[in-house]
Amino acid sequence: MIRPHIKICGLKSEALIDAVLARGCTEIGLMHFEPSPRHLPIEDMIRLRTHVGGRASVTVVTVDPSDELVARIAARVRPDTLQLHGKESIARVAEIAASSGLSTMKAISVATAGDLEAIAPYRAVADRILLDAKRPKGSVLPGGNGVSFDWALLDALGGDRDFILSGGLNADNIAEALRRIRPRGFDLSSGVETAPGVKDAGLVHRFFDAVDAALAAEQTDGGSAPPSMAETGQPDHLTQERRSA
Ligand SMILES: O=C(O)c1ccccc1N[C@@H]1O[C@H](COP(=O)(O)O)[C@@H](O)[C@H]1O
Repeated sequence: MIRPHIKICGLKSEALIDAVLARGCTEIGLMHFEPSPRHLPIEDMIRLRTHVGGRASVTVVTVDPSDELVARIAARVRPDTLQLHGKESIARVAEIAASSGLSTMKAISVATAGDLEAIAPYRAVADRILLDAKRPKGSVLPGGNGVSFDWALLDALGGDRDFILSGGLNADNIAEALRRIRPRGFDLSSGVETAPGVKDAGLVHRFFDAVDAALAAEQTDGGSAPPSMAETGQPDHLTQERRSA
């Protein structure tokens, strides 16, 4: 059975990286944004990126990064993807992609159907689109808040599922997300934490148990598994081509 593409974000230790990879995580997210409880300095990201090696793709999450930071991450951490989770304009995403030579994933905050109109123009410049909930009032973080947006809004996209779904995913709602949305991939952080920034192996197992159960139920029901990247014509996590600068 084909498993969905799953990115776990905000991992800070070798042990937890090994735990999520053993359960089928296909993309590791390392956070570089100082206000975040998941923030990692460059040296730590280099160590963890080396630890992952070729076992999964590695994404560094940034918020409105400077040219200097983009260059430092590209040269020293050498991730597969740079996630842009701030207010980066379309032109800025194009500039970062060209200067870094990295694949880019642009996060779009969703609260209304109108927010989805940003998908098309950003697709022209970013390799992947990630849909996340808008930050709750009072939060200093543009992501990683453990809140979902109303998935019914996605009906406006018709059959378009070429995005990474994120925002408040956890063991209790992943089955519904698999069944109802079936996107190109999933991304979660808070859903496998006991407190902001504190990942928990038990919650990781609970999450992947829920994924496994949902996939098994689909097979029993005669349904089909969520599409793989190969089926959707999108690059696989291990074969993503780097954009040439
Ligand atoms: O996780 C963070 O601290 C963070 C900070 C700033 C920007 C993005 C951040 N995380 C991203 O948020 C989403 C969803 O997280 P959650 O599952 O709702 O906690 C995910 O894409 C993370 O990469």
